Amino acid sequence: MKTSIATVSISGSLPEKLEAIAAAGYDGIEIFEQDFIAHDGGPREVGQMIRDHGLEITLFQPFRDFECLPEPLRGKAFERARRKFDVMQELGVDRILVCSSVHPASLGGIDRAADDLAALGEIAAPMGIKVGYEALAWGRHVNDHRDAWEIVRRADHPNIGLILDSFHSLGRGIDSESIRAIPGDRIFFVQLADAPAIDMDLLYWSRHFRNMPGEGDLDVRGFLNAVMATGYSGPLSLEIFNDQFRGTNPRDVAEDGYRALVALMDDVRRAEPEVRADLPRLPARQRAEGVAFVEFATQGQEAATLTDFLATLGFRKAGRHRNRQIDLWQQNDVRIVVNADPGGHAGHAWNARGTCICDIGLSVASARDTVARATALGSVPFHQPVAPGELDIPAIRGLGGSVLHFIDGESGLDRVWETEFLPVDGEAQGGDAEEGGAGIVGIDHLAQTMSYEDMLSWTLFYTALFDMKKSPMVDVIDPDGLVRSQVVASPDGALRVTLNGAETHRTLAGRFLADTFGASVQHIALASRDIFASAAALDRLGFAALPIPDNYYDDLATRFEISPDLLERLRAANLLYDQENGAEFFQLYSRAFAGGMFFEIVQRAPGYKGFGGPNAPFRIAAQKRLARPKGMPAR
Ligand SMILES: O=C(O)c1ccc(O)c(O)c1
Ligand SMILES: [Mg+2]
Repeated sequence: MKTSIATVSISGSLPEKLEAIAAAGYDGIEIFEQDFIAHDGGPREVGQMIRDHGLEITLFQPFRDFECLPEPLRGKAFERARRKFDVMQELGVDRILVCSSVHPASLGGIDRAADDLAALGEIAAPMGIKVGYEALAWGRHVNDHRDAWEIVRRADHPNIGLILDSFHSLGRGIDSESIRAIPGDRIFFVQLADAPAIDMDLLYWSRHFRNMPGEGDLDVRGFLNAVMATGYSGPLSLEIFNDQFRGTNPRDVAEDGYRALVALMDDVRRAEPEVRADLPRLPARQRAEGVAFVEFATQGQEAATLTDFLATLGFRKAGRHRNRQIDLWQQNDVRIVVNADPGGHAGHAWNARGTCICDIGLSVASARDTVARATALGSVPFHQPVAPGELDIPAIRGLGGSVLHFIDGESGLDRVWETEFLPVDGEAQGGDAEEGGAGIVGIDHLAQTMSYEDMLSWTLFYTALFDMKKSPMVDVIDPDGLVRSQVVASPDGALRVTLNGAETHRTLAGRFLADTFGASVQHIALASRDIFASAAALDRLGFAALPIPDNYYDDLATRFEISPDLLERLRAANLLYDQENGAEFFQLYSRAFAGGMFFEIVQRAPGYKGFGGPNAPFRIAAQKRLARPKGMPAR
């Protein structure tokens, strides 16, 4: 099936839009009339420019306020249509969208609308033009695709068909199953859009808040399942009116849309295996099995300070890379790669941003399938030269210059540590508190910071590639502004990522973004099975916990049934505490290092699903009191 996007969905001049749409991989565009009118060049030239980008014009739109008008308005509407048809012929597009009328003079009446459309079909037919009728959710008389279909059915003209737009149907809560009764060849075009669940006026919601399928809360998948069941085989086109998208980089928005569209088509192929549609075949969403490693880019003195810091967390140097200046720091199965190699990706990352997390390794069932799916969704594979004896670990570029590597057991990639790293003599490798570690047994979650504008992109990135679900967005109160936070997690919790979107530079997250020049992991939450034992071990190791004020503990006693003994132990160790239905969660924070990164150590009871959100304002305030954005915490 052809992929398409309406020019209204992205920002820029028409040539900029075409460039971005073509680069993202779409087959065609819906040309929004305004984009054509605003361009300085005639219809023939515009048509040629579009085709020169390798794009087809799938639709010309919108044609408004056509049906059910009394004379003389009716005659004028037909005259307008004739002119548009002429323009369409010059552009080289054979399909036009007529949206249901909002004209105050519109008389309504299903048969009147059908007669008008049939008469329009007579004008369109000799020109080879097909007219599709769309019910706007706020149409004056027609605002439901079932009524639009009845009009098209009664018009009974081969050049008149139906246009479905997921926003108008789902936004009104119309059951998608009603689509299954419509003959596929009577559907002339299908537009797809999602939207966040916000209770507001339909027109305003549609014109400002639509987003890419999967980015919002509408059941676009259920809608498209029903469409595909009809036998429809025309283009699938994104029509996204969104204020934010109109103001950001057109390439990024076009790429997100392509990712969303391909993932959606894949979902439909899997959900409706009986439907023999021409849908792309790609490996299924991958099960993320956990974080295999986190890699820091660092150099010189910063590297030494970082590794000193890791030592206070109970990590030990466990290996040194055969060929490069890369060390492996380990505690039980938690691996932190400290990459001080001046060349390659890490070197570039360090040059651009200073000490930062430049790479994340994820454990997956099949690394090859993960890269194949990511590539089909528009991601770019990542390669670095591989020296003899090194493994070529499959990788992709994530968003914002990040890199993700994928490790699986299937192809022996999980042997990378023994293969590429030499053990470090004389260093203990134990991770238990008794053995000199701090009882860190895993990575509970990664917290990525980005600008608020990029949050939808990241959520989509994770949920389209992996079997991961997003949870509702929550507000985190920073003393100097708001940070929005959303979790994406695999169903079994093997991989959890919190995405924090900063709106100003004054928040802790915003300052990190500004200081490190872009989105990346700002903190790593390490898992302990016994946080009190870990806290004691960390203390012995010289770890400096983030001090939490007494007021916090006094308040805690009023919020939870908590024994005085436990309260005192929390206070003594600077632990934060939360509960969900009796399931407990403990948190211990490090101080910030290297431009605002930090570690968190948590103990999570199995029933606890959250991330200590209620504690975030106190943690942030404490961090800000100590803020030393450059350099390491005092020991
Ligand atoms: O908001 C509008 O006017 C509008 C126009 C054309 C469409 O296809 C649509 O879905 C909405
Ligand atoms: Mg539409």
